[in-house]
Amino acid sequence: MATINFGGVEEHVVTRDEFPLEKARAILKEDTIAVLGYGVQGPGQALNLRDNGFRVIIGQRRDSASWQKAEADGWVEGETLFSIEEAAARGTILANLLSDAGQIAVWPTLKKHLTAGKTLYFSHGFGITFNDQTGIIPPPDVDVILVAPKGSGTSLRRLFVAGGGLNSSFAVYQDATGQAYEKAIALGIGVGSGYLFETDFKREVYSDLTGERGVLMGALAGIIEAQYQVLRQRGHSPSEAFNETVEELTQSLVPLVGENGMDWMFSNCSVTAQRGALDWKGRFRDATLPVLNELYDSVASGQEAARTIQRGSTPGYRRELEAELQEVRDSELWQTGATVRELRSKATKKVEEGYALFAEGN
Ligand SMILES: NC(=O)C1=CN([C@@H]2O[C@H](COP(=O)(O)OP(=O)(O)OC[C@H]3O[C@@H](n4cnc5c(N)ncnc54)[C@H](O)[C@@H]3O)[C@@H](O)[C@H]2O)C=CC1
Ligand SMILES: CC(=O)[C@](C)(O)C(=O)O
Ligand SMILES: [Mg+2]
Ligand SMILES: [Mg+2]
Repeated sequence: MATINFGGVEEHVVTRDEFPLEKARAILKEDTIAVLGYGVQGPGQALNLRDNGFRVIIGQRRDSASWQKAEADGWVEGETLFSIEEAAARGTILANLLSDAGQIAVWPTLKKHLTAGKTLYFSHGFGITFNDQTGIIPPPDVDVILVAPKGSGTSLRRLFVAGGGLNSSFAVYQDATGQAYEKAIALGIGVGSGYLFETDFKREVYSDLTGERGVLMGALAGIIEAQYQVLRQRGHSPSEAFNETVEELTQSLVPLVGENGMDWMFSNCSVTAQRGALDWKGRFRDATLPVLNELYDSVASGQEAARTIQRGSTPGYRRELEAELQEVRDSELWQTGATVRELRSKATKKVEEGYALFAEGN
């Protein structure tokens, strides 16, 4: 394992070079990986594992949209696609990729099939860290490990198909066989991770819940709404407010941050923009610090977990969630977004047509 210096702090990182796919396959050659749940992470991880040559089966509720999706992806009922219980019985590695609330309901069934020497795998520290609320307490004679891709299952699959990898964190909670560590890494490589960063279950779930509620999703959505509202109330048109809040962010500036850092994005903008952004960033940092600290406290106290479980276990919750998303989709802000995206794809087509004409020598 490589020790890499991150901004002055040393951390352990596993790379695909030092832990190649052949090694991962050799470690898991006797195993059947049962991917339980075929929502977002399930398909990404299961398809990558299958394409990487591992023995994979799916466990999913019948008569669900996810079951149909699994069939469409080439999993075959009775061969590689089973009920959750059947897959749990057949698998030696049980990859618990049900929703975090769903994991509670299914736990008694899973527990029955966690016989000595099997491996229980998660992609989130949630169930174990908050086990006072989830009741997920594994028997002592199984390995309990985690590989958490740091991004959507959709991106995990897309990057894999494109030949790349998404970074993941990994952790061992319980090592009953003495092989938990290398199994975790082998699975991390198998699901298509680029680099694997070592963590523990608690740090994974605390940082994950904070990140998604904060900058990655909650804060991003909130600050976008706020700026759009200000621009609209001050008389700007929807397209102008949207372009200056979202379109330029996603199409131009954030990709530059990803490529070479914040200072590089800044230095590719005007001096005027740089002056203003440097002057204002402290204000935004200070305004959001108390909210982010409140958020972290709410994660660490288990309050966020309680809400996730309480809402997630309510019958009809998916429909409520979809209604909330529909409200976002229907807002002027995101309706404007839909129109801007349509224009964008028309513009791309025009450019492509132009290239095609050019290539034909017309
Ligand atoms: N969505 C993502 O890309 C990421 C998810 N994770 C973690 O991976 C795990 C899986 O997350 P997602 O794929 O988003 O899950 P999801 O919310 O898409 O649900 C997965 C599956 O669980 C099944 N399910 C839910 N409740 C059930 C119940 N009571 N009985 C039987 N089946 C039930 C659903 O049919 C669905 O196929 C979670 O621990 C999540 O925190 C980690 C990284 C990213
Ligand atoms: C995609 C991801 O990593 C999240 C945002 O943490 C999640 O879906 O839970
Ligand atoms: Mg995450
Ligand atoms: Mg998450």
